[in-house]
Amino acid sequence: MKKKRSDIKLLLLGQSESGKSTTLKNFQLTFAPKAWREERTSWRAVIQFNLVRSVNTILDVLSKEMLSALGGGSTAHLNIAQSSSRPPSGSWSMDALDANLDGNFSSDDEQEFTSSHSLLKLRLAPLRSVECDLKTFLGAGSTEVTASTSDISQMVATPFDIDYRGSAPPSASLTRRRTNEFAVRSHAAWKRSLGMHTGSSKTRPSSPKAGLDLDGATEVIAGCKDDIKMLWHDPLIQELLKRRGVKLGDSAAYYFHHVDRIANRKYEPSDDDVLRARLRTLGVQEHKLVFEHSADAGSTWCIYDVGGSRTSRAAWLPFFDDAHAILFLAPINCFDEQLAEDPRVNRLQDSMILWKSIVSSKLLTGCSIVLFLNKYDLLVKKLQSGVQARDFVTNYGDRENDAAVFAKYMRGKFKTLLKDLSPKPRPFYGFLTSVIDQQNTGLTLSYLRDGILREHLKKAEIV
Ligand SMILES: Nc1nc2c(ncn2[C@@H]2O[C@H](COP(=O)(O)OP(=O)(O)OP(=O)(O)O)[C@@H](O)[C@H]2O)c(=O)[nH]1
Ligand SMILES: [Mg+2]
Repeated sequence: MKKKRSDIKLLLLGQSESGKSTTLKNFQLTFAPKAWREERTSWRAVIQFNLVRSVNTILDVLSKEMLSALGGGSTAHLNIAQSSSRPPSGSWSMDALDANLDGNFSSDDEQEFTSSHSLLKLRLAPLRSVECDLKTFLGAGSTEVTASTSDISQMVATPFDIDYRGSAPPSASLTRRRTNEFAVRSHAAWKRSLGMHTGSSKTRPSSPKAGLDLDGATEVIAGCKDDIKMLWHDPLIQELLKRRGVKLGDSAAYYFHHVDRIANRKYEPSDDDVLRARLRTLGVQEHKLVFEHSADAGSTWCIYDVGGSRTSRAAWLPFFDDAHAILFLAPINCFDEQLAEDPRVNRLQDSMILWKSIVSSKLLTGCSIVLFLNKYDLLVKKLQSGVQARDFVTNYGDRENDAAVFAKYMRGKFKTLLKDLSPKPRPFYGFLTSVIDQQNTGLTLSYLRDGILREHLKKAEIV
């Protein structure tokens, strides 16, 4: 039994920003708290990067707005939409705004920005080079995928597709994807350069980035603390962000709220800070989770965390053969958003396409599948802000615009797909989650671990 318990292979699947890496962090926090504590400090640079990047995104929007108010911008520069509609997608809105929206400012859009805003911009200017330095330090995972940077020949809607709308030569693109994306760890390099262990058995040697002064970055950020607060709390700026439909990362508001603690020379990340940190996963990353609690002490699970964008999905396939369980994350709040890598595709619809392909796969017949309808906290906020689900989900009809009702409706949809499409009957395990909530997620994961173990032992005819 002990041997069987140590054999579990779990895949975390779902689109980009669905919360896979955050769920992995919860596994570590819940079952390997000692190792988690040892790693926590290494997330500081990521958190600082997330904060600084949000500040710079706001400064970009402000600059464009001020330039327009002066009448000094060309059409080419001022391609921000006039409407208050959301940008097509992606957490980092300037990319989306630049890439996807056009239109000029009208005089109605002009704001009463004053010299104090110009001064604020000047005082925060050093954060530009801090962002560049942190980006260099953290590597490619710090760059979000956008439609303009995505290579269409690498895109697939599901791991079983061989090309994207007929545009790629299948065999060549598949080979390339496998060689580029197989088991690469996005943050191994920066963790190692900070002397942290990575918990992975498939890391590549790499040299720490020379010449990067992380203490210098911390110093600059600490010096900008009051100005960051001023920027975030300025009502004109808040109104501008809303009017332009600027979407910062899911954790931006949280980090701004805690800026006194974060923009500090002695900053040490808390568990919640780390759960909120965003660093895109590249390829497929293998993590060995060694359980520390007495009942399971020493047993090991292999957890595979994958990059979720359509450019990464073909790399999942080689890991399906011997997987025991799949934890599929579908963010439930994104019914009105589009994929960053392909703004033609609705994010909720994309999750359903992926889900269908996973539950109907013959290759995965023997695999337990668990669904997390995630980001429930953000769904609550979105519906409370007045966004109408029925405007985006055509069959939602006259149901109440309420998070619990919407979640129940979506849960039913996913369940029906599993029941209808599974090659053999299999039970449906669906949970409503907000994986930034460590306490509740810990309870769910404990329940899940017991269930997966039981299924595994049953299949091995031990129970
Ligand atoms: N508020 C809230 N934020 C969440 C939740 N789940 C994840 N996030 C945040 O969403 C962001 C993206 O989460 P990740 O875990 O990096 O997403 P991922 O699925 O690993 O994305 P890729 O690596 O690009 O495939 C992070 O900043 C998380 O903190 C949630 O339930 N609620
Ligand atoms: Mg990830």
